[in-house]
Amino acid sequence: MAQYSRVSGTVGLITLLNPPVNALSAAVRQGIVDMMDKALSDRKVKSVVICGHNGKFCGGADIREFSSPLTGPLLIPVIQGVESAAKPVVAAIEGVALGGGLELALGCHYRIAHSKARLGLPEVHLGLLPGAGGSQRLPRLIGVPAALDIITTGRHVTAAEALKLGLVDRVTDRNTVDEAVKFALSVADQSPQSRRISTFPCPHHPDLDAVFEGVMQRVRQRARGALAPVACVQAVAAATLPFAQGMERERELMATLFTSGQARAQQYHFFAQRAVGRWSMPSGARWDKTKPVAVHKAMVIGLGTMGRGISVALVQAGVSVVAMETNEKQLMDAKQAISSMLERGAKRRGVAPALDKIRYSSDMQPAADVDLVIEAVFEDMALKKKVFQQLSALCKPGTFLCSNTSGLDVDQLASETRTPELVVGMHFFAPAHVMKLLEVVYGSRSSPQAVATAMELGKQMGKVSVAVGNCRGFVGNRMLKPYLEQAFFLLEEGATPEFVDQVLEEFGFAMGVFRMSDLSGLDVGWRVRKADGLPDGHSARIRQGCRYSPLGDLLCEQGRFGQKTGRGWYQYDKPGGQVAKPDPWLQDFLEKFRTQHGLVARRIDHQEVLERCLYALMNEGFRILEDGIAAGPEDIDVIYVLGYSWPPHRGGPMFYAAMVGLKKVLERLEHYHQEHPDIPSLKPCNLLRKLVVSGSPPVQKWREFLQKPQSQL
Ligand SMILES: CC(C)(COP(=O)(O)OP(=O)(O)OC[C@H]1O[C@@H](n2cnc3c(N)ncnc32)[C@H](O)[C@@H]1OP(=O)(O)O)[C@@H](O)C(=O)NCCC(=O)NCCSC(=O)CC(=O)CCCCCCCCCCCCC(=O)O
Ligand SMILES: NC(=O)C1=CN([C@@H]2O[C@H](COP(=O)(O)OP(=O)(O)OC[C@H]3O[C@@H](n4cnc5c(N)ncnc54)[C@H](O)[C@@H]3O)[C@@H](O)[C@H]2O)C=CC1
Repeated sequence: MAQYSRVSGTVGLITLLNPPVNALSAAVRQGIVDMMDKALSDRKVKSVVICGHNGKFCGGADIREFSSPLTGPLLIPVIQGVESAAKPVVAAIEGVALGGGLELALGCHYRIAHSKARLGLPEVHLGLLPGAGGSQRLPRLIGVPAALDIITTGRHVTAAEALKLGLVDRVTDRNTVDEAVKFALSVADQSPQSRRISTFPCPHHPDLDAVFEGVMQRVRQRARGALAPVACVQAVAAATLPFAQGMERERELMATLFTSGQARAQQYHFFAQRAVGRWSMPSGARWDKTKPVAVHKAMVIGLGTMGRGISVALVQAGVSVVAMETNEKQLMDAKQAISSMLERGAKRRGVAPALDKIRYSSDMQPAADVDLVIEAVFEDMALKKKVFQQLSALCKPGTFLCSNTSGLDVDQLASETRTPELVVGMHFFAPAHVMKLLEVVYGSRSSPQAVATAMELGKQMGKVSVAVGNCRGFVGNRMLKPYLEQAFFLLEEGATPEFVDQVLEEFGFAMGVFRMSDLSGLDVGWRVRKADGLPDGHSARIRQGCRYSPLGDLLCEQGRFGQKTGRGWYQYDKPGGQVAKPDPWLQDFLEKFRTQHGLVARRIDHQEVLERCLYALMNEGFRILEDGIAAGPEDIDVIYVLGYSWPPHRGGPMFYAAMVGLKKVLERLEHYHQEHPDIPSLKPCNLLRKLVVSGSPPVQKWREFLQKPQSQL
């Protein structure tokens, strides 16, 4: 709803009231209509201010309403009503003006923003476009190039940038509503006619066609099949038409997006990201009952790929860091790399690099004086155990001990310490200062406070933290295993890395499985597999009674570790090169391999690649839910979208399974398992069967079929 009062004698003050972000629900839209009527019919009122309750202007349309039939007045006429008012209307923007919130502000005749306010049109992240006139008013106000940037990226703009762009008229450090009221008094006698953005012509640009063409090309490349970014460009292009025609085009494009599965997927992802913050543990401990401990000083051990990124992420979050490394050359290189990452990051954010927040050490001693340690040494259990023993002896009481292991047993590490309750996994994703995901792994003895502290520290670093149980590979890497396996089997059966990657990239992954493996390094998985014991000789294609593909191991034996060695599943122009080219050597190698093992290459189509790779991955997701390692499908989906480049417009693997239809997924898995009975990951999981028998409930209802999360080792 909205509240109304008259202030300073002649200013009608309308306050949007819908905590926590004053989203434009039906009641709020109706409130705006009613309160505008009140202000306009009150003869004492000469001008109007619209603000939001509790220091937040407006977070946009109420996204929860999108899943049911729209009620109440539509936002477009509400904003038109504000713009066409005969009395000047001023938006007092504090906190955020996002989506429909900014569109409402654009309907006002003036905009005053607090210096800390953020403005933006993030609809593209919800699979939509700014469909309440935003795609038409913004380019008229700030020009096509700037509007295209804001609308297609959905990024938030600071008040200072908004002022520069002409998006707001004034920025203040004082009480924004008071300033807006003063401003409203000063323009009370002026006609708002010349301030109605819908009447502005679209600003001239010398080469608009080239601008649209360039942006469209970029957007299509980045969209990975998402419809919204392309529709955003098309909508802004319509701003060059008369306003009414542009609005009609905006409506048409919005109507297509609004009912699309992509919009549903992206809106699901929005709420899923928030749902994972409400974690719980098998003991019943919960996010809202457990207070995290503030981390002021942390130590990072091992300054390779991950340790460097983790150190940067901590420093940028305001934490003092001791970065420790035993290898002298690595330490020197890390110092340089971390400094330049901090400098680049600071430059991007327009602040000074916090180089004084980090110091370096070649020994463990400084661990005695930190609140939390993150270990990031090689993925080697014996080595990690030794590090945890040392830490346990050195650290002051209460220090949290975390491991960045990709999938080793957190309980085993905890058992090396005197304080197993303070041990958790903090599994970052490379590059650790960029990727938004953090898996927080609780062991059987981790305390709720340790989990809460790691989750909160993740948030402080700008990550979405997901609490998961302890098992081999946790959630993300455990699901990756059957996905990779299927890709290898497909090569054995006749596919090429290029074809498999092309299918997965057309689906929307940023990189196909083989390009991704080349980037991460084939040796990483090889080491883990070797530690587990590799089959050899005649049994090379069988491991523990099941089908096994030794292709990855054979490549590593040839020194083909991927990009880093210039050869992997592809060839590169040099070690460290990034442009993947098909390698005739590999073709030859695959043919020889097939001959050696009596395999006959067959034609494999697009559908088989997608189904075998993705359904095997999803099937493991169901197992993870069944085992209670993830608390719900949202957790898995957030992990896959933020950590493994699953396309956001497909919601995540579990959401996608529901979209495809659980019955179909089950049938196809049954079919493939019949064809390949020696591949257990294709055997449909019981939970999937149970859900199908229960009528394939929507993903939001799956939790009702799950046990409590638990550790499984
Ligand atoms: C605002 C934030 C930046 C705040 O962040 P933070 O403080 O970190 O808090 P959060 O944890 O994120 O959020 C707190 C809490 O609030 C919930 N929430 C936040 N925003 C919204 C929202 N907009 N709606 C609902 N709920 C919201 C959030 O979920 C949390 O609650 P919890 O889940 O219970 O924990 C941050 O929250 C943020 O970024 N929010 C989203 C901002 C955003 O994306 N806004 C854009 C919304 S979409 C929009 O505005 C589009 C429009 O306005 C278009 C309207 C046009 C409608 C026209 C329909 C036409 C249909 C066409 C059919 C035509 C048919 C025909 O013609 O034929
Ligand atoms: N590389 C990746 O993409 C990811 C790796 N991880 C995990 O992070 C950990 C580290 O991986 P990377 O950074 O890739 O390895 P890396 O090989 O790049 O770096 C490891 C570093 O640890 C140092 N080190 C070894 N023993 C040490 C000790 N006792 N004390 C201090 N330093 C020591 C090494 O000298 C090396 O610099 C592993 O557990 C890995 O599984 C997790 C997520 C992603």
